[in-house]
Amino acid sequence: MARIELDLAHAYKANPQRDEDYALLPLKMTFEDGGAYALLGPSGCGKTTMLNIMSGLLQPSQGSVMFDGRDVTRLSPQQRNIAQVFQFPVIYDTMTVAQNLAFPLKNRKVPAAEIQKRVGRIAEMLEMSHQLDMRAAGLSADQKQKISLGRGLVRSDVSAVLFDEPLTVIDPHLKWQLRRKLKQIHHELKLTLIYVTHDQVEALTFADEVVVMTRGRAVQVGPAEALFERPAHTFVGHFIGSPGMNFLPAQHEAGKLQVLNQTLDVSAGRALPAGPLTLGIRPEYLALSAAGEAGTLPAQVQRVQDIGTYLMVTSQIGEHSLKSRLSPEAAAPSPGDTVHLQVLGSHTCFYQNEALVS
Ligand SMILES: Nc1ncnc2c1ncn2[C@@H]1O[C@H](COP(=O)(O)OP(=O)(O)OP(=O)(O)O)[C@@H](O)[C@H]1O
Repeated sequence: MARIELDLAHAYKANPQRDEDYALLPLKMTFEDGGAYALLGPSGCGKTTMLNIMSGLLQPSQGSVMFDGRDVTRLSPQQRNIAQVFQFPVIYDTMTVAQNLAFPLKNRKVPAAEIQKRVGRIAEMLEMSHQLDMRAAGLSADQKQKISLGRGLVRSDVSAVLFDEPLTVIDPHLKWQLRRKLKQIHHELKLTLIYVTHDQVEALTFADEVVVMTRGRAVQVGPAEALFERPAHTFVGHFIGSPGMNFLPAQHEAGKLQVLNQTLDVSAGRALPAGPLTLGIRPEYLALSAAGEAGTLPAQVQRVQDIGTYLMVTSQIGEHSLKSRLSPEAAAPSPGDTVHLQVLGSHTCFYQNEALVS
């Protein structure tokens, strides 16, 4: 296992000039030995580029990749000792499940007794023990991808195991099980795992630390709770959550916060910079309050949806639409009602130029 340090940038085109020319803008990042990480972001944000640079499938156009302090920038995936699992199964159809799982170990000349032990353990973890003697050709796409996962995890001596959207072909129910399984396997085997996905649920359930990416930048690295409670960048607030954070433009001067033509007192002890700000509050914390309370803004209810485990209330202030997630036991307003939205509170975040400032 290795501690992986990146200090690099990557452009696929020669002579990059503008930010848009880079698939990865200059970044410094460390993946700790034995950690479970996810690279999360929308299509085209640079996740696969970062993963391929770590594995050695791609060389960065600038900078370096270090494994345990050793410069591996110019080394191949084999020399880096990396295992990689792709979106689609990479297995040998003519071999049995056991032979497929054993293959990466045989290649490394691991003794037969050790191979048998390790294959048995991985098959047990992935609940494939009863299929060990079956030919891979006869198995479903789900089962074949499980073999691919097993091949990625079977060696104990790898620097890291990299997964590129490995559950895409998996049936939704099994997907949920496999995500939990991977997490469990991580706890048992203590491998360094790095997992690329555009699905926040997948990232947040699998990883201890999630790297949120947008437009070639890693805008926050943190555990699920930090991404939810204190998004460091408006993109994280918007991308994480269901639905994402509500945002309102605001202006602060000497303790007075101007929000959509209303003036609110900013509570003592909350240090805010002067000037234009963006106020961010998650639907889970946007309570409906009695009229006239401090830190509230009047709004018109547009829609009330019963989602089963919660109520989703959509309200409008001027041209801004805001969502509140209420408990199903809460007194539900009706469309057309005027409500008072508690926009100021301990969970409210403030942003300047997209970055969290308070
Ligand atoms: N081989 C390539 N040549 C030129 N540009 C590329 C190449 N591969 C990726 N890109 C560009 O680099 C940027 C980042 O792509 P990358 O595949 O890393 O993103 P991603 O987040 O993994 O997206 P996806 O989930 O769609 O794979 C995109 O603008 C993409 O078009």
